[in-house]
Amino acid sequence: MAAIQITDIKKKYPNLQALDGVSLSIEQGEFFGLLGPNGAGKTTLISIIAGLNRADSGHVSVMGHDVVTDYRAARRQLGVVPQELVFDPFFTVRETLRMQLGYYGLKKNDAWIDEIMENLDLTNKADTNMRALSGGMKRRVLVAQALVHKPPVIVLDEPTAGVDVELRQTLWKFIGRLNREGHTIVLTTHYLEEAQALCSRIAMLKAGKVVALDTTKALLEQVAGSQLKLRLSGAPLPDTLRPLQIASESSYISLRINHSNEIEPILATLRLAGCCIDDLQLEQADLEDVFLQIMDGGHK
Ligand SMILES: Nc1ncnc2c1ncn2[C@@H]1O[C@H](COP(=O)(O)OP(=O)(O)OP(=O)(O)O)[C@@H](O)[C@H]1O
Repeated sequence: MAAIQITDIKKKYPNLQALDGVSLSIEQGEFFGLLGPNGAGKTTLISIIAGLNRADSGHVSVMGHDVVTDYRAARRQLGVVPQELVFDPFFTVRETLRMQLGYYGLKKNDAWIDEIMENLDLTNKADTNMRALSGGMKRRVLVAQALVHKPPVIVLDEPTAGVDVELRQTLWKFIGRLNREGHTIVLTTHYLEEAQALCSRIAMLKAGKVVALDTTKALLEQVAGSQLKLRLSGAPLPDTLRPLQIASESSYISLRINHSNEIEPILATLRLAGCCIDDLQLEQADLEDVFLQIMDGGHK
């Protein structure tokens, strides 16, 4: 059974086809990335998964429960950290978390609430009113709220947008632990470095369609090679190497290489031409290169 099964979802807003036939199967225990530019449809898809928005057609199930016909059971399996900071300002952090448990009809579990607060560095804010928290602290509470009923599937919609380095690290450490313990994690983020480091598999959405779906490793392999950046003196870049040149920025020349065994012949050619290498850097292609290639590509 998939953690989240999405089958041919379509959603149209008055003037826009926000989702245009999205199908995805997210397996249990995966750390899955849902990426795409602004307006690609990520939040719309998440709100359909969470039962907050209705698709025009298609089906979504969470741990085997249809999000429409079996809404309550599906919702119990899911913890969603929304993008927007929405709270009741009159409750403290602890009260907010206790109420969330009540919402799922679950008994008070202060030990688990304490553990979540501890892991998100919220312990000393437990009795502070929500309205008195900073934006970053409110975001921690949103994460805590999503976890309070111990859902097997956790969906985070841009959880690190505008938060400081410390919270990112705290958050990823905790989410990483939950993933190792078997929770399925689905993440949307515009920080591609984060997605590359954390996600084992990635789907890219563009204009409501899935335009890439593969393991992070396979996506990285599909982008052509790496860049060899050189700062030269003594002689200009020999003509035979010019076809490899992709850019020069200030004093550096960048050459595209597909395999590390191409480096030595390049260095030999430079030596023969009388070039001195003042500096040399090798930059691996990263998820940002893949993302830009796919988004600029012929997908409509
Ligand atoms: N309630 C709505 N009514 C009309 N259009 C909407 C509504 N909600 C979203 N849209 C539009 O649907 C498209 C998809 O929006 P969505 O928020 O799902 O994208 P996203 O991929 O999450 O973007 P971002 O990265 O900016 O959060 C956008 O063009 C958005 O303007």
